[in-house]
Amino acid sequence: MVMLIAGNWKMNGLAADAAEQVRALADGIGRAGGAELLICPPATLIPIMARALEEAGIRDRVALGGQDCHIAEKGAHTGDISAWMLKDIGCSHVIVGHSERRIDHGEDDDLIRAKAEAALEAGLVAIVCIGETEAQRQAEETELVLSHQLRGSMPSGATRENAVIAYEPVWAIGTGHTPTAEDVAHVHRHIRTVAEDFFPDDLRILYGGSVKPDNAGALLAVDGVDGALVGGASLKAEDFLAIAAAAKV
Ligand SMILES: O=C[C@H](O)COP(=O)(O)O
Repeated sequence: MVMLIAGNWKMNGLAADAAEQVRALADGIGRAGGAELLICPPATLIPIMARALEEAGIRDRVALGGQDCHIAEKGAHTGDISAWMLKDIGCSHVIVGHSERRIDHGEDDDLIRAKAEAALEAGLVAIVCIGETEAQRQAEETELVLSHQLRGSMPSGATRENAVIAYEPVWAIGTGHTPTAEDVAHVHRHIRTVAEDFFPDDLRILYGGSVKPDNAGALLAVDGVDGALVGGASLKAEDFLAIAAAAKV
């Protein structure tokens, strides 16, 4: 199974940064091995990145994705972007339900599911994020929370081709803390068991939360981990490629 290494730039990057990162990606792309690469930059940079990747001759090597989408195709929704618009500018994927959206924008499972279903309808792969908070972990509610989020936010009709689950413990995001390999294996097994209950396909499950070049090998080697969703370390092409180099093939 080819691993997916996805970079989420979050609200970072100007046009000059995009150009610089694409140059660095093109220079080092050979180091990425066989991993499937995806970058989800801010929406403002997607067309710029698409053009730069094309010019650098690596557009077929690096897929582009959005970080969120609206549930509707179009309409009076100031400030929003639809899955169809992302598709139109060259995206193949979109992240939905990231904990920063759940927290900053009060997004709940129903809304995330609707967004994921809009993504599928538009022909995008939906990367659906789930993860427990520190308080939930301390209360030993991780499995319960993840089961609930999975059942509530996964799109109906999810298949291996159109949907990916990203497990991101909220307490591990941007903190430098990661779960142990044993914990990651345990949680991914739990997620897979729950997902198998309602989806016929064996869905890809990414791990996200403080993935860096120095821990990527250990995290990606964990049984049941099919790739990574990388935040901070994806902002530097060298680090992103080093993480991809650690992926199992
Ligand atoms: O979407 C990415 C995650 O939130 C992980 O972010 P991080 O790698 O900066 O911890």
